[in-house]
Amino acid sequence: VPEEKIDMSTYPVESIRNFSIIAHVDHGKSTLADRLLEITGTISKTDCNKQVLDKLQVERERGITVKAQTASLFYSHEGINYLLNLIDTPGHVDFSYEVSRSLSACQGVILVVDANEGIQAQTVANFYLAFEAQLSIIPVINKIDLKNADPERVEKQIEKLFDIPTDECIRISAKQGTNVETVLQKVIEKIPPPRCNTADPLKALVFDSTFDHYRGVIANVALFGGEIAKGHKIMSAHTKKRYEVNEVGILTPNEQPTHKLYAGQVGYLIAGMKEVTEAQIGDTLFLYKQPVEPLPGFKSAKPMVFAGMYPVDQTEYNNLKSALERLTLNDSSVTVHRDSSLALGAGWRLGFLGLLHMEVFNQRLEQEYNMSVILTAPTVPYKAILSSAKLIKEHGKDQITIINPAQFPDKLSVSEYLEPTVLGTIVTPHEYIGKIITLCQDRRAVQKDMLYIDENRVMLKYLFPLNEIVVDFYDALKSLSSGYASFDYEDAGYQSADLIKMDILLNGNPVEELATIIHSDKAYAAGKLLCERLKETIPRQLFEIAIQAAIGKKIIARETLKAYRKNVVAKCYGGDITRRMKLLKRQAEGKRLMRKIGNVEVPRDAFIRVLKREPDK
Ligand SMILES: Nc1nc2c(ncn2[C@@H]2O[C@H](COP(=O)(O)OP(=O)(O)OP(=O)(O)O)[C@@H](O)[C@H]2O)c(=O)[nH]1
Repeated sequence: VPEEKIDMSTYPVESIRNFSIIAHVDHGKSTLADRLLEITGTISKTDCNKQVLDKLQVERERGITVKAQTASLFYSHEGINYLLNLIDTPGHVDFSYEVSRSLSACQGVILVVDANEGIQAQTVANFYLAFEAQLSIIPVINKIDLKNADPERVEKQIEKLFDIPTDECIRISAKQGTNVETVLQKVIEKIPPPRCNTADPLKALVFDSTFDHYRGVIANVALFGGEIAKGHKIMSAHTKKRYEVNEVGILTPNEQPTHKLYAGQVGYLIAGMKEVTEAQIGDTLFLYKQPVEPLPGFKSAKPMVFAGMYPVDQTEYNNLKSALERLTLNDSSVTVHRDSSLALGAGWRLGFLGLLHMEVFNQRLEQEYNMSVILTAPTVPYKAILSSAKLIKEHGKDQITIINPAQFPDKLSVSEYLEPTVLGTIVTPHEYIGKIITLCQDRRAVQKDMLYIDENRVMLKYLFPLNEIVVDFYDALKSLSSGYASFDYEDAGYQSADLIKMDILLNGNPVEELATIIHSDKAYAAGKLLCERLKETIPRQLFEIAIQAAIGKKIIARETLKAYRKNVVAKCYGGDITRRMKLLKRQAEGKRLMRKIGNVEVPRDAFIRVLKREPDK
């Protein structure tokens, strides 16, 4: 802890700007953020190019920003010292919830568009999030250093789609630093300071929170009024719990303690919150005995994809439980319900914003908490309108949500099944339109709009059943457009659908994690494909394995995995003793990643590989 704490009172509201950078994936948001940090001296040049705002290991590996991070920058311009709070936002479709959450603490955004790729699906989605929140928008065209950069074309697209005059766009190269200073000046000029007053009572919005093993919950706060310091007694509007503040400070982007935080400022607060539920995102904190009207808060994240999670070994249940609790504190958009299954034991049913979100979460469990888990096939939240009086009584209502295929009610007791839909936006060069339309029709989608955003670029809007896009739509779209088409989607309610439950059997034993709810038109093709892929994914064993897809008692597809030839097995066990020991050891290690279904051993990650159509990876 540095002795000299920054005196935040020297930054009155008029000198503060709170903003985010929004962009389509890879358009250069993190690079621009790093450059802004560098120009303002927040980080040294040597730290740059490491994308300091992307803190988590998985984010670095995948090159996507998952968790919004915040940094305060100090910048002097024309004799005035400014405090610029940069609130980072994640860039992937799965995380648009985090984007809108970050925006609530801002008065403006920098909208970054790649000079080469132009407007993409997420550019459109992110623009509207900012526009609806009535934020000032600073359009920036990045990567002008690239050989094929065509900033003029992109400026015209921005004018056509967003009604922003072409001369308002700032052409930059975040990589080389060209014109980045101009961006900072525009932030000061165009984005209004927050409208609030230090003389008012304390009103602090919790817009994010992280969990630290030693210090407990660290809440990121934006002050909409008043001031806060160590020793202040505060209360949560949501839980009505009382706390004493232990520490306040700013994020640079690491925590740097300050004496106080004042109205309009953004920083962190530690106040002895220990429980996951105490730092509710969207909550308002105020001084004890000085209650204020709470801020509107946030719509809670709506999970779009559900999957079961179970410890590979039931003795690991408690460890997994505490890892889940910690991780969900860092990612409150994951919902957790206890669940259990005959085959898999005690576990949970988790809700995620999308499949990438689910994978990232799983990867973090493995990397940060050293947990290995069984994940079931993802399912979207279906609904059923019940007709059976018995079931209606049992549930206390006639409409239920099904997030677990094991609980799929039989057709005889249901008057209608419903499936969730999304409105998808696709932006593509026009030569791929034909293939994309075919793909969309194949996914039961209905076209809603088609618009040329320039001579050779098209924006398409389709209404999709959600289950048709969660697993591999994005990959399919990317591959048939050589990577040029982009995609984003938003929730669009429910529609009636003819659904059935399909089971997968290995030598007659159902594989619980592969049971799926599926549209009846697609069952035969999907069953066949799943069996074929499983055949490629499951290693051969000492006996023959029947891989079957079934609807109820009816088998709709079958593949047979032949047994090992005897002499191959014999060969493995020949040789000297050390080699033999090595093989046995490797076998034991491999076993830990296997799961037994009846007498068949299946790699734990087989299902996700099967569903993602990459059996060889
Ligand atoms: N040539 C060139 N490359 C750039 C420029 N800005 C960013 N890049 C590169 O573009 C790629 C993506 O940049 P990022 O900053 O990671 O993009 P991002 O928008 O933060 O991506 P997400 O975090 O995934 O949303 C990286 O390889 C950068 O080096 C630029 O001005 N010129």
